[in-house]
Amino acid sequence: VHGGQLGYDYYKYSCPLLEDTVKKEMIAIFATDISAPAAFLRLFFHDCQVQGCDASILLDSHDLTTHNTELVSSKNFGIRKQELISHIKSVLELECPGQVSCADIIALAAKESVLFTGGPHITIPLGRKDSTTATNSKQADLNLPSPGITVDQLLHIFTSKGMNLEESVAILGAHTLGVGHCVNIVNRLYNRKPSDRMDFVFEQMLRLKCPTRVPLTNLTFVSNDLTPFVFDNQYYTNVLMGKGLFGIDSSISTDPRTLPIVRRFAADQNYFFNVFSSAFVKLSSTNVLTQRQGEVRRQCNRIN
Ligand code: HEM
Ligand SMILES: [Ca+2]
Ligand SMILES: [Ca+2]
Repeated sequence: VHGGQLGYDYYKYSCPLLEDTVKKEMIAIFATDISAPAAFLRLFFHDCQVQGCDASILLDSHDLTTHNTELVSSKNFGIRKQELISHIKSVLELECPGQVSCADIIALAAKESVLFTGGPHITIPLGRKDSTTATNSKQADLNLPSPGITVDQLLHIFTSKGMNLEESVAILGAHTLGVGHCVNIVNRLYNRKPSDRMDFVFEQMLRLKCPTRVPLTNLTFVSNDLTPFVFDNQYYTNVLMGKGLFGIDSSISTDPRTLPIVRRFAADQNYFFNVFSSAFVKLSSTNVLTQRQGEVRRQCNRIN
């Protein structure tokens, strides 16, 4: 389903102050936790990647015997702050009861996260509906990418959402924010492929942080780039220096299709911001439920 039914004025009458309210709530959240923007940006991607941007990621288990939800998938390791989407929803239920979908709140939280941390101001169309069906960890396992995917796989994921080559490289620039945990690093670190470029000092640092092939705890993490709280083009500079954290971050610096784009984004932050913005709109509006295809949930963690 393409986002043709979404609109830039969707809540003009039904919830005119929506974007201000979300912004206000987000600023309060960010004031107490500077790592929250990264969490919201990743939450948005992981929602859209499994069954579309439909807030399926927020659903509690509907099956009491298995407790199987999307979030159970190991690919969703590190996903956090879902409860704050529910909090914003409860604020909006007082302001405009029954109007605003949880899927739109996730998308708005993500774009505020980009803006708040110094990234571009992105305008996204609204009107996504929430899913009336839950998914499970198997769906998440299948649809969420592993840190070591190839450039071909990366391009497949994003060109299928209507992105061009540049946009597909730009959307990965979301890794300018946040962190990765050892579980997602050790495979690359202890099975080095000859083609995999990694700065020597960076590699020693990673080995100190993640000293064993099987992480002893789930606690240790490493920044995605040098400035993990700032949405800037530092990610591309890091990648060019052989300091990309995940396999895919490194791969875009060696593939002849993507390397020139990485170079351009590293040299021209404005250009990166522009391409990221159009990529973000495509990510947010592909595979959405509109009108009567879904519902506006009353509570984000359960189907009405
Ligand atoms: C398609 C290729 C992608 C792969 C393979 C990938 C993989 C990963 C992995 C393994 C982590 C670390 C999770 C952890 O260990 O805690 C991560 C973090 C993150 N990813 Fe991606 N990602 C991809 C694309 C994206 C996209 C498109 C976005 C957003 C638009 C995104 C946003 C983030 C953010 C913000 C974090 C940091 C989260 C935090 O600090 O809580 N990623 N990603
Ligand atoms: Ca979803
Ligand atoms: Ca950064």
